Amino acid sequence: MLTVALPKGELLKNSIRLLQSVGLDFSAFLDSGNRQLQILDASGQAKGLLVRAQDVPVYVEYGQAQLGIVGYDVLREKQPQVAHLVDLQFGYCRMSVAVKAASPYKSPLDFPPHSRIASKYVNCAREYFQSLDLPVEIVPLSGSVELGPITGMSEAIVDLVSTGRTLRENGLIELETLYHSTARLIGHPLSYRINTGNMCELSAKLREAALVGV
Ligand SMILES: Nc1ncnc2c1ncn2[C@@H]1O[C@H](COP(=O)(O)OP(=O)(O)OP(=O)(O)O)[C@@H](O)[C@H]1O
Ligand SMILES: O=P(O)(O)OC[C@H]1O[C@H](OP(=O)(O)OP(=O)(O)O)[C@H](O)[C@@H]1O
Repeated sequence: MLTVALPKGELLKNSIRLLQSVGLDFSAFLDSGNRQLQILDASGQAKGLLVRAQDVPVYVEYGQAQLGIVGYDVLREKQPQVAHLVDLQFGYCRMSVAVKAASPYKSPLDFPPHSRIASKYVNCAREYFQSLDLPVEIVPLSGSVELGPITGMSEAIVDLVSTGRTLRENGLIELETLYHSTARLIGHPLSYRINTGNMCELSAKLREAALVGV
């Protein structure tokens, strides 16, 4: 049976809506009283796993799920060995460098060497500053990274921005965008080659549904 890893949080509703449009109903994951982490879809064709967004590629890489939905940002950060199948066209956000609005910096190139940069995305941050040939200290955090510059722990952050509200409400501004991100359908490469649970057809249907929009 086909297993799909679904991300808790920001991408869950649209992921469920998109899967529903191709006949897989995992809406029970949205029930407020639900604590089950593994369910069968309403038609009994497929199994859904409810996992943390960052863990979706882990289940797909190890083959416990043949398909998964995850942000491109997570794929950039973790570089898992999975097939990138479809850009699902939702979950738009961007990875940006931000500083306090009152800071003197107009560009990351203005940062003094060995500045501290707080981020949940340490690999993306490191790669970006290496591309500028600017030595910095990356400070790993797990969330609320905007507090880095506010408290004075770091000069800047590298973090996701969507509406920009979190930056605005914390007195920060974006200096530079590293890349844009959307939700992606990923697959276990070997399962895709042998078409486990008709995943190739499902992937094609999801590509069409994503173009129409959720
Ligand atoms: N504000 C946002 N607007 C739109 N998409 C977002 C936003 N924040 C994150 N995303 C996208 O949704 C994905 C999941 O984000 P979410 O905030 O639900 O989980 P997380 O913070 O990575 O995980 P966790 O809460 O388990 O640490 C991100 O990887 C990104 O692709
Ligand atoms: O531009 P906005 O629409 O305000 O969205 C951006 C915020 O959303 C994400 O945080 P999340 O809610 O995942 O919390 P976190 O700080 O725990 O990562 C991201 O890390 C920003 O803080």
